[in-house]
Amino acid sequence: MQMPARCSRKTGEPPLINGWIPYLGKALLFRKDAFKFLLDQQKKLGDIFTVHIAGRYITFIMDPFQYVYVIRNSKQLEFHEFADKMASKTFDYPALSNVKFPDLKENLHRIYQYLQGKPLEIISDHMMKNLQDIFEWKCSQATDWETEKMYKFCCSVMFEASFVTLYGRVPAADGRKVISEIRDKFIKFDASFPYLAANIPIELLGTTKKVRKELIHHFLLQNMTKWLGGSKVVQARQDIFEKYELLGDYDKAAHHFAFLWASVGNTIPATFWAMYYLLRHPEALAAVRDEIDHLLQSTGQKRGPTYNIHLTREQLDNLVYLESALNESLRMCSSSMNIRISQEDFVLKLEGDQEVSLRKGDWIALYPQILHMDPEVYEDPKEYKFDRYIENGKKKTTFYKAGRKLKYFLMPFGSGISMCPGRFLAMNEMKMFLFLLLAHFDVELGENKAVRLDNSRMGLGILLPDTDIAFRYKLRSLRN
Ligand code: HEM
Repeated sequence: MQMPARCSRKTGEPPLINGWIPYLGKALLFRKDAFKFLLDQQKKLGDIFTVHIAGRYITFIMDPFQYVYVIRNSKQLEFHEFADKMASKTFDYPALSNVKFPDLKENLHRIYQYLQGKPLEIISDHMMKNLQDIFEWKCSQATDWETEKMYKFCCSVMFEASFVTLYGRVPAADGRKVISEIRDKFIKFDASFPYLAANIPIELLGTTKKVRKELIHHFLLQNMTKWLGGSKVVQARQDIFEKYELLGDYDKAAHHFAFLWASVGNTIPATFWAMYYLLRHPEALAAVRDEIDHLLQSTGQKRGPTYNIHLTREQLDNLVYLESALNESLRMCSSSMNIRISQEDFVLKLEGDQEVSLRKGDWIALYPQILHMDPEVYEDPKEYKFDRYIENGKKKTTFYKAGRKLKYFLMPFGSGISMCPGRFLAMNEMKMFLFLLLAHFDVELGENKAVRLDNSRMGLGILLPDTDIAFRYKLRSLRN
């Protein structure tokens, strides 16, 4: 729903920033560098303001102490309607209308239980096994120094391992090739993702429409039934779709494709950044490798391509240096905007008797990247400090701003009702990837160039690197 232009403010409404171009408002400036744009507005107008962006009125809440009032108000501030609309258009399935598909949304949400608790342990074990298979193959190739591009490497390993874990192994003789073809199409589609999210018609995006159709076709039931050993979560989604007669075969396949995107679209770049920052910081690399070697030794496990490494949930959880290094890279590369939509005209009560008047259809946005880069919360926020999330050898979970303890200090996975259901699996997957990489290989950068964040998907999740970078790896001697 697009809002008519607003000529006047009502009492209690925050300051409004209107662009001089009708309809577009401040869209161009926001798209160019949302982070800088928001900081500039905050300096001028304070912690709450409304921006007219491409026909929408978005009220930004910049003060992290106010986040909780937005996050816990899931009754008047809705999320799913917006997300479903965007996802159905991007991934080409029919909107999740409750009239046409009663309870489909709720049913799909219920099965996120397969990404938590005991089922999480099972799926994480499968992921570890699949990662090891790929690393074993990499090991056989890397008896001497082997050079590869880092993003390409992370993408190929994480895509294949995630695909096999979630959807199963493609049993044909050329099974790996089939997965790498899907991956290559996925990369092409993903490059257009920010444009699709910005509502640019897919017809204007070159071959994207064709690539998306081909990708979706891979997930037709007749193909998926051939894949072996997939996950419970995907099987449960399949079972649910079968109950809806009005969902066509293509629609179901499109849903599976959307889930694939959710499961790797952020994980791949996040894995890249975690690896990149570790290799850029030898002291971080040494500390994390020490922790890994120590865990292997203390559990009597050998490293080397032919040994199976098993990590329990507790062991993964207790890798505090690895986790801190991972969190630190997530802090630096994540940029997801948390959006809610006002369901009615109402006054949102905030801390300290503050209130904001909102109109039905207004968007409310939290932009945690500002918090992640706030020098009052994180000293030298542009610097990578691998042990930022460690205190006295344990996980550090208390962060302060202006002397007050923050409830929210790291939000790469969103918040409240829109929080990522795959967050525990994602953390495990990235830890396991780094664990195996450092257990098996000596690794170093192969080029001396700075890789920066590509800002074109600001607000949409993990930012991609602006360029790829070479790195070298070689099988570690079993003695050191
Ligand atoms: C580093 C990795 C990941 C990051 C940073 C991430 C981040 C996010 C964020 C921020 C959202 C909310 C989007 C919004 O507010 O519009 C989200 C949603 C979602 N994520 Fe993740 N995610 C990651 C990995 C995963 C994995 C591994 C899975 C599944 C295996 C997954 C499944 C999903 C799904 C299904 C949703 C949509 C939830 C819904 O229906 O409301 N994610 N993710």
